[in-house]
Amino acid sequence: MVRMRVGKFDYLNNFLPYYFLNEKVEIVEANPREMASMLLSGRIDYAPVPAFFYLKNRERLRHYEFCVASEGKVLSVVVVSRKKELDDGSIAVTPHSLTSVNLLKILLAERGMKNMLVEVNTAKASEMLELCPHALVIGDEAIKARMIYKVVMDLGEEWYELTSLPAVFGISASLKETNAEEMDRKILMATEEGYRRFDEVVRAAEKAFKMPREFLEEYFRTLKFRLSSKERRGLDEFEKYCRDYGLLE
Ligand SMILES: C=C(O[C@@H]1C=C(C(=O)O)C=C[C@H]1O)C(=O)O
Repeated sequence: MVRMRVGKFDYLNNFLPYYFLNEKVEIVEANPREMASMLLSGRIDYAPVPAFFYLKNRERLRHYEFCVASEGKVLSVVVVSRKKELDDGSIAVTPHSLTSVNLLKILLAERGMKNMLVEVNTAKASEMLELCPHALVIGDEAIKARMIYKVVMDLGEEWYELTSLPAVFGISASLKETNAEEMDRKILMATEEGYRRFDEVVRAAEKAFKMPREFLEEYFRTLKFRLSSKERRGLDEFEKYCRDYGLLE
């Protein structure tokens, strides 16, 4: 049988769900934006991809239940700053993301803010903050940056304040013609195993990522990996806002 090619974000946020996945599959690591193009080109069969990318390419894709979401603060999708708060200065945006950039546009507009978003070709907070006073960062870079710079916006938290719903940043998907239900079920089962054997996973993550234990525990408890009815409503609401702001055209 041909082995399935499964994408995995090269971030801490995918560590727990894949830790106990002992399937014979080919794992391909990438950042969310790269993952999106690899899924469309057929380089991989199933992967978490940016929720915005799924919404934009709905007619070609099929989504599953494994996701990366948060209800309130997410900790790893943040605007960091050289300043004390988010003023009207420009915001450098990470090239690795599709969801958070569009979510940021919505959140700023809802606050009545008109900051210029600057697409830069580095995802490193220190370099981004040389170009603009504020920077939108995601994933492990965001986790590192939040320990050095001031966090002036957590996008999960801000979205929750606006809608009282979870923010879905990533969602698993395949091309329409592929059925990856079995794979999705296995990842969700591995995720459950990860929460049952939580200490083991945290200890392994401590070694692999050299991050403080307390943070790892908090982070893994913060993320939601299953698209339950609340997350579905969060995703639908995000789609509505994207349409209202003309982001999906
Ligand atoms: C929670 C995160 O969200 C990620 C952010 C994404 C985006 O902005 O496009 C896509 C997938 C998510 O896994 C993270 O970066 O840590």
